[in-house]
Amino acid sequence: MTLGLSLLRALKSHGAREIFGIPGDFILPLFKQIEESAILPLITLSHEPGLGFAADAAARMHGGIGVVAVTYGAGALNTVNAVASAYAERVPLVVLAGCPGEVEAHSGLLLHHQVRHVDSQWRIFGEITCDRVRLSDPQTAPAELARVLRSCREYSQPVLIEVPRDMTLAPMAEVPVLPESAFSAEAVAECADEWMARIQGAQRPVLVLDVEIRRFGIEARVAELARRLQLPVLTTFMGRGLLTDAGTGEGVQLHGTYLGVAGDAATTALLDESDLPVMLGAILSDNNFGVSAKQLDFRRALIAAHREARVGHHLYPDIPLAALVEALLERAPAVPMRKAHAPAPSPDHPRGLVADDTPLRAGDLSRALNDCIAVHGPINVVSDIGDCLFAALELLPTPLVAPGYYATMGFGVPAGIGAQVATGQRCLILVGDGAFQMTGWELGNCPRLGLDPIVIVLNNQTWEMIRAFQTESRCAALGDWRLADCADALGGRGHRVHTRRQFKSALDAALAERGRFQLIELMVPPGDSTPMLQRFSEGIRALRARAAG
Ligand SMILES: Cc1ncc(Cc2csc(CCOP(=O)(O)OP(=O)(O)O)c2C)c(N)n1
Repeated sequence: MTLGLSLLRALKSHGAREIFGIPGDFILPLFKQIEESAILPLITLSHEPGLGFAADAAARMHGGIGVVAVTYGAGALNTVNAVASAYAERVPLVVLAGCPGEVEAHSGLLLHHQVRHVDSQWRIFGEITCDRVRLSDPQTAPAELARVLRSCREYSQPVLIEVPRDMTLAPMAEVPVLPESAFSAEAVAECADEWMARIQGAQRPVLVLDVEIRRFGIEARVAELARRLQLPVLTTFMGRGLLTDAGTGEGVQLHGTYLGVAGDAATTALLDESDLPVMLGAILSDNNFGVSAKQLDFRRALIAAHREARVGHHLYPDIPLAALVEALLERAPAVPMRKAHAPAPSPDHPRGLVADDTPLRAGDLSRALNDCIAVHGPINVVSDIGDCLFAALELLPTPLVAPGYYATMGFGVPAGIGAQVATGQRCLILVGDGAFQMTGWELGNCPRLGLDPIVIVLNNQTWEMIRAFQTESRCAALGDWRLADCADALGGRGHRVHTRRQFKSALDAALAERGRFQLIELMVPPGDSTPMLQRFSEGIRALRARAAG
């Protein structure tokens, strides 16, 4: 078997379902094997950042690993921001990057696409991957590949696989799937004993859930633990939508998303007033916890994430999250440990858009979509950064994919393409006009790929998030790009709407038509923003003013 075929078989056996790619001469031999073998479907897009976002969303949606295939230098370095986002947001992503062969790498010539050094690509990716390998020796490559692909799964973060173009056809053995990395069951047991003792002794414990419980496929087991411990449950900003898949959250005291000063007061108090936050899979980021009026003291919390667990100042290294959850379940009482907490308040999900001739406001977006979800049921939502993400936080329970922590623009449209490729289900993409200008043009690939997402562009003609935090900035003004007019040229259908009636009618028409993407351009006045963003920005400004004394 060739190295290329063995690599493709290994990707599939480790959970890859597809490859998003743009070729170049350094990786053309591998593209030939991808296309001829059909081991994994190849989806090409128009710009490498879009490949990364599409593969990221595909991994989040199907629970396997995402794969991008790009050429050396110009191609691979174009994915850096998307790979960094996947690293920060704990997404298992494989970057297959071409690189020079042995002879040309030592030719003494500066190679096209080369940067400072022929190894610059390798060095740059060292900062945004948890492991990497260059397949320059077919004898050692199978074991190295097995190690790197296991790292990708176990750390749920990106890895780099460099494929020298003179190696693709070299004979190479099959790549084994290694057993899970060894860890100390004794350390897990000791940690679980200490956690349970703290939980049983606490007055106001609260369970805080974040993305890693989805990345490691343990939402159902965590829900069981929440039921058995009868703890109130919060999700973080990034963890929005956890435990909302059908039936998972049954009997769980799910109190919504922690948004600090921008959130529901009772929900915020559950964490701010807790004497024991129990944080599973939590990324301690500012977006998740920076909006707290109380300086959260994480030393009084129990925190398990990124294969380690903390109890106060104790750190247990190499503790897989799934193993800790199982150990806690073994120690949790078979019946609920505590009396059921006060019923969860129904978090604020605005509904009941009156379809009249009132001019549209940003706050109408979540209202209209909740009316939709209430009638048609949950739909996969993919959101970009911007006010659209704050609208997404007000939606009724529905699957949501967004870069809530790394917070890069440009994610929405390509990620929505990746989500529909991964699931076969139409998705709803929420994006601002600024972020659409970056990667929205990937929609032009939808007719060729047979995809038909519904894209809602919140067109406030500004970088509103920038203006909300620095109102005097005039650079935030973008002008009106009339994006709906571009939709037809790209093979979709455009709707430019100014009133609630027009929005409702466009949404109904978009839902009714399959087979081509729909682009609904919501025209809202510059300076308008959702109530959630207003609360968030006011809260941040107040906290900064307080910190400045
Ligand atoms: C790749 C990248 N470059 C800049 C920025 C910084 C930023 C965060 S939010 C924002 C404005 C977004 O404008 P848009 O029109 O899309 O949405 P809205 O705010 O609702 O009007 C910027 C420039 C980020 N996060 N990522």
